Amino acid sequence: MYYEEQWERLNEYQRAAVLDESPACVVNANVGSGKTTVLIAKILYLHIEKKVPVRSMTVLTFTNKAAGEIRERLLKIEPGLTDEELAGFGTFHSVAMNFLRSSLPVEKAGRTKDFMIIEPDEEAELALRLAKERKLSIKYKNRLKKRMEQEYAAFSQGKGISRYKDDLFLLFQALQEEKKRQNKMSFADLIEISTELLKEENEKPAWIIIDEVQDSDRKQMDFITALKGEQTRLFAVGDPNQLIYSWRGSVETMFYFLKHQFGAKELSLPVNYRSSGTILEAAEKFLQYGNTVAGSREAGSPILVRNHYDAFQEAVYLAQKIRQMNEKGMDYGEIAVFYRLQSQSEILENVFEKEGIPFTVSQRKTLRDIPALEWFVKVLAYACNPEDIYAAETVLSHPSYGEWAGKKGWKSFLAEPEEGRSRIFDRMRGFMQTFSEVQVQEPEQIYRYFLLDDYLRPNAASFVEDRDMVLDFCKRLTGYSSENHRPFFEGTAEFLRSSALYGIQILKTEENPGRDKVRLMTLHASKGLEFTSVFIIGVNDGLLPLAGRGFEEEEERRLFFVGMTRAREYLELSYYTNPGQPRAAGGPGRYLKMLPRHLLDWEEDKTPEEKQANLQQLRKAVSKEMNRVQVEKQEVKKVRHARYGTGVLISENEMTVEAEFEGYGKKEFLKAFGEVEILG
Ligand SMILES: Nc1ncnc2c1ncn2[C@@H]1O[C@H](COP(=O)(O)OP(=O)(O)OP(=O)(O)O)[C@@H](O)[C@H]1O
Repeated sequence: MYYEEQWERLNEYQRAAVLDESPACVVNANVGSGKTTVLIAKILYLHIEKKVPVRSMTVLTFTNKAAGEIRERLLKIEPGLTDEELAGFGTFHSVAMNFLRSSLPVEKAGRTKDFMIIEPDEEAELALRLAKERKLSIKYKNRLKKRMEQEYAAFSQGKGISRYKDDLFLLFQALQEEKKRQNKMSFADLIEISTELLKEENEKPAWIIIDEVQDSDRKQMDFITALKGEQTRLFAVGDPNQLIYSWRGSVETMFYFLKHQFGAKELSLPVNYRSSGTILEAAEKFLQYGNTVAGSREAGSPILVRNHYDAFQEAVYLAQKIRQMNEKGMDYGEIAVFYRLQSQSEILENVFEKEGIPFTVSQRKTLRDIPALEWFVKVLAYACNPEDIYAAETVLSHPSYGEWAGKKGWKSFLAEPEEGRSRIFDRMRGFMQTFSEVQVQEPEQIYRYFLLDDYLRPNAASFVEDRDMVLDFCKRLTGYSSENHRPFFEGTAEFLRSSALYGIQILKTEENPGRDKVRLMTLHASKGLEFTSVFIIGVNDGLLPLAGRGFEEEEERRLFFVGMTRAREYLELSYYTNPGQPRAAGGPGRYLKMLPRHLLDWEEDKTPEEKQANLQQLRKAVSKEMNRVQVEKQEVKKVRHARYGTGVLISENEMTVEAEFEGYGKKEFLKAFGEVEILG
């Protein structure tokens, strides 16, 4: 048994946490001290030893991946466990959704059990349409999504008027009615509605177990409060030093809250088992709670700090170095490169590909990045839910794929649809009847059913790519339905619901991560992982830590801490002379200067002449490469802004978009405000 095998290995603190049965307990754990190890051992201990049924445990994790791992371990021991028994295992959102779909009386919230999820962008779009239709006066429409996020709390607490004294609160009301009418819930609704309904529920779980509790927010704590019965035991683990999502609204005082609200006992996991003594000693400089992390390992090798002229030179160096490491016996999968911004991966990808270094990029591409797929998902959304009239509008009026693109008439058509006027509309209408009883084996059947060869612009240059994307998506749908033994109609509706929640992983590289491939990822994505060797690149002021509106120094430091502590044996940090990023300064960043010198092997420019000679050649290669990338970018990407009109995308990263508009010049926008739309 897993926990029995592990038991011998656990230290006294870990054992105490596994065995603890106090009504509420919060484990304040150091990085790499075995949180995941303890959590899994505890769940198995409770189930096997204490005979706690799986269905009466609610296990809340921060990512679906973590929940997946726990489920997998349980299924190994008990392959017969059903999805229903495991409904309480997952992220807050997915568990709330499972409860709403299975046991909670959603009718009280004006929905039926087969409600759909509305994503934040889609919700903001719907709000804009409603504001227009109902002639509501809304200020700062171009950042409506942000305003809705900021002011919703005041509205739901019953405040009378919005911050800018406009009709925003009327819009909230209209939006709620419309979501009810369309049988949809937003992510926030999932938590809020289930919290309300859980208060009335008599059946309470025996245990609530929460992972990464430092990243939970207040609403999630309300959910826990509603879920917990008098007899329910609560067990939470977290590390305040790894709080990296406070911009999503995590409350720094989560530990205090748990102790105060539930009288939680506090335990600790002090010993780090992951990293070498040197890495831990360096990481300690970035601790914000406590002063030290006790280690269990030897000092190991020093941390290498390396200067590179720029990102291109570094990519060439990394390809060579990583190849050498591999030749000496290290699997590529044991090596990771972390960066602050997604855009930094591009040059690495280019060079690694040329140099034949196998790699995988952890990147979330959303449907919005692939217009053909985004449109097709709307086709399916309306086919599965005829109340979703806005999906039908998009299908018909989409500028690239809609048969009414740029023409009038679709509104009156939708008000009184006539059969025979729109072939795709008829197919969407007939979808339920055609597929409600049958399973579909061939993805092409779905492709043909919706006549997609006609609709995906067969003469466009992107046709083959669009067709392959859509066919691939159809394949996932047919696969999903048959794996879950559902008729195709039901399976598709369910797939759309869950993919709204989990995001559709579009990149094929995601399917097989890490199997002997170097992992390239942002520091945010590195959380919870560990590697033998880690490279953190671009430790330049302005890049790491990132400068700009909305970035908190403390959070940046915690992020750097998370990155460093992923490494077991080897850590290398780099900075650029020429970072080539807006607002980033050349030369070593202040985070490097905070590290104790005796732990570092600092490689300054030791061979200037030789380097200068190399640099000439490299310079040429760099500018050629950069120009190519720049040209490609400009060719493919345009942006739209409500005031400045259509412009050209100059650069884009996780947080900001820079674009140039005729007559207005260069402008920079924070993505969070949703002011600019990037067109395909
Ligand atoms: N008692 C132990 N003895 C030896 N190794 C251990 C022990 N407990 C945990 N480990 C190992 O230490 C590493 C870190 O453990 P784990 O991933 O569970 O930590 P964590 O606290 O979840 O990490 P993080 O803070 O990064 O999320 C893993 O490689 C794990 O196998």
